[in-house]
Amino acid sequence: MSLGIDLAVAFRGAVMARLAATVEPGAVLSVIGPSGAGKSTLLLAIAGLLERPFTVSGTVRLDGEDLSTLPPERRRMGLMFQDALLYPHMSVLQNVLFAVPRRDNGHRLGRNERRARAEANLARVGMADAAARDPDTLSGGQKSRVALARTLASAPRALLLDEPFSALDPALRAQVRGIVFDLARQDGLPVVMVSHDPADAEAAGGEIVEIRPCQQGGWS
Ligand SMILES: Nc1ncnc2c1ncn2[C@@H]1O[C@H](COP(=O)(O)OP(=O)(O)OP(=O)(O)O)[C@@H](O)[C@H]1O
Repeated sequence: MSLGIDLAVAFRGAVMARLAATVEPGAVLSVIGPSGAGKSTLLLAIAGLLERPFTVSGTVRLDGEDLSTLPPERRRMGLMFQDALLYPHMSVLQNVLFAVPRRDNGHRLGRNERRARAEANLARVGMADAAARDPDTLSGGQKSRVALARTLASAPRALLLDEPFSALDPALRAQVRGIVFDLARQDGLPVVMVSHDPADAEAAGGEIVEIRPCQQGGWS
């Protein structure tokens, strides 16, 4: 799937951020820029999650199909944030299983099939042995890997990453980042990554776009 983005986001009618880029399957578009420039807002716009007082114009295309009128759940974008946002009352496996869709290409997935998908994705991130653990007992890097397994298990068509590695120390950051990029490549998923760390963009090896505020003095 290639992801074509040509978007402008307005805040109370005034355009605050724009992004135009094409991301090929497995490639990473790095989005950088000053704090408050609108990077996170643009990611939410791609996912279809921006609400009033923001308005979004333009298109988001996956292999040419325009998603811009679809609700978020039908766009099927895999989002990852700095916080792994795991449910504390569920085991690691249950967290991943929760994300596995109930249907695939019109065919209903049974309980065992869904569980197998969750386990396979935990194995891909090297966390199969932690299936029964409580998320609160995991390290930061392990939580990030489970969050990645959960995102991949949701059968996304692209990945949108908002500072997903910034809570990790540099060595761990490089490790988790490597896993994310490798698996995105394996699955042919285009990736849009917002990051403050030049090392992230360098490791991504793809196009780098700098977002600049369209107005001076903030938006509120
Ligand atoms: N719900 C909201 N209502 C009003 N203003 C908002 C809202 N959400 C974000 N903003 C404003 O929109 C602008 C862009 O915010 P955004 O979080 O997209 O920036 P960013 O580039 O991701 O910044 P950072 O690098 O600090 O995370 C900021 O000025 C912010 O204050």
